[in-house]
Amino acid sequence: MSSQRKTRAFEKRMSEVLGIRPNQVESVFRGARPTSIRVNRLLDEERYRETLEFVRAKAPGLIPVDWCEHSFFWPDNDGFDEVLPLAHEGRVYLQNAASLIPPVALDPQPGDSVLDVAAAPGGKAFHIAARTGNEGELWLNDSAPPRAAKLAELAELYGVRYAELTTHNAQYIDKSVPAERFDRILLDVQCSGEGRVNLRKSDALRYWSEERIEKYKHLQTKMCDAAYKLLKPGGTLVYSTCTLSPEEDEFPVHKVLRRHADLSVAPLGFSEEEFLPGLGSWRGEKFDPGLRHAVRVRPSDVFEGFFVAKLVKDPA
Ligand SMILES: C[S@@+](CC[C@H](N)C(=O)[O-])C[C@H]1O[C@@H](n2cnc3c(N)ncnc32)[C@H](O)[C@@H]1O
Repeated sequence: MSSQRKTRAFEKRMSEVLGIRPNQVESVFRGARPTSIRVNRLLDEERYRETLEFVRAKAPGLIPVDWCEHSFFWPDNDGFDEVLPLAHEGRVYLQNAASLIPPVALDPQPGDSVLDVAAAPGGKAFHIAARTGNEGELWLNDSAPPRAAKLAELAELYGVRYAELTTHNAQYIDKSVPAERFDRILLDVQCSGEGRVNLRKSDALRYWSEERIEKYKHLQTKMCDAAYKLLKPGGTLVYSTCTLSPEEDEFPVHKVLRRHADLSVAPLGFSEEEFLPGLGSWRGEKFDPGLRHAVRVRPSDVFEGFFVAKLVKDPA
């Protein structure tokens, strides 16, 4: 497909998904979203305080994220060069604010057994560890061995304790890990990455295609099913992507809800003006009504595009 036709197909799709006109799509996908800062709560008290004071002094534009402790929106990334070295020391984690949502939605508690199915490079797993103060059983998995090795290195840097680090394929993980093993599972899957597209770049859609979306859709559906099996009754499963196509977002969740009557979608319990409800249908396919509680994050000056669904399994 020529690059012009591809751009038109992307604009048409995104205008339908986000409910905007095709000629508005370019201004939404103009890229260069700022990073946010999460100060690492696994540091000892003194180092935590020092780090907090340092970032507040160097980056006066910080705005606390009211639904995520120890974290700040950083609209202009002022003082970035001075704060960056702290990331290399494991004192702060820098990522787009959308990535803060899944660990907060998962709400891990001290003592929980938690599985992060696609964990590398580790931003969300380290956030989970910080939220429990390392007082849980954290199992990390990522099917790419070099990425898993990097994850182990970064876990050490950020002071994260984990029980296991495995490289299972998420779609078959239920064949290797016991059923109903975890209180909480994060499934932050590989996806087509539409939420990060920057249409100002000439090659922005080089890897994007409707065929690719279709391929991911089937893989992600299998992953959801496998993760469901590992979840204890009463447990929580958070499914997230950094993409916006309903095939990769609502569809896998809809399928797993259809197959398992003891699973439902719970509201996140926090919101921002960019958070849109999950779609009720897409191109002729009707979705489970519970998907209105899922959240699609509209790309903005603060957030990259993202999708999160919080699923809870009925108690036994
Ligand atoms: C979106 S990234 C995860 C980001 C990570 N959760 C974080 O916050 O840093 C997706 C990850 O899935 C891994 N992956 C890809 N296919 C997989 C599969 N079939 N099973 C398990 N992991 C997979 C990739 O290696 C990649 O690290």
